[in-house]
Amino acid sequence: MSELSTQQCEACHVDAPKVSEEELHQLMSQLPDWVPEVRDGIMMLERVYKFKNYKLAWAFANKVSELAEEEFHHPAILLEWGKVTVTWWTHAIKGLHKNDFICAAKTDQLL
Ligand SMILES: C[C@H](O)[C@H](O)[C@H]1CNC2=NC(N)=NC(=O)C2=N1
Repeated sequence: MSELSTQQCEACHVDAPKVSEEELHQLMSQLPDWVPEVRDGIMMLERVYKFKNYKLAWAFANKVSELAEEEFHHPAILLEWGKVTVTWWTHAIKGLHKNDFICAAKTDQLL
């Protein structure tokens, strides 16, 4: 299977399939710096990126926003001094879709 970061997101709809338990483990193995989190019953992918100051964190957050628009798939982004927390999940299915893993891999490429 090709690298996650080279794949394209597909249009997401309400009956798109969530990743299975087996797919989750296989995909997580390709994203060692990301962790699955469950919030309000919704499984998400999350990573905290550290930076030397606010300006560098802000610039990275902007790049993530641009990626989101390119893929038309949007994460939660928490911008703090020296830190950016990026959380991916698929709103339409209230869970994780393959798109979220592709976007997480693409997020790592922005560093
Ligand atoms: C209206 C709906 O939000 C849009 O179709 C897109 C935009 N970006 C999105 N981003 C994410 N993470 N999940 C979605 O389901 C999603 N849907």
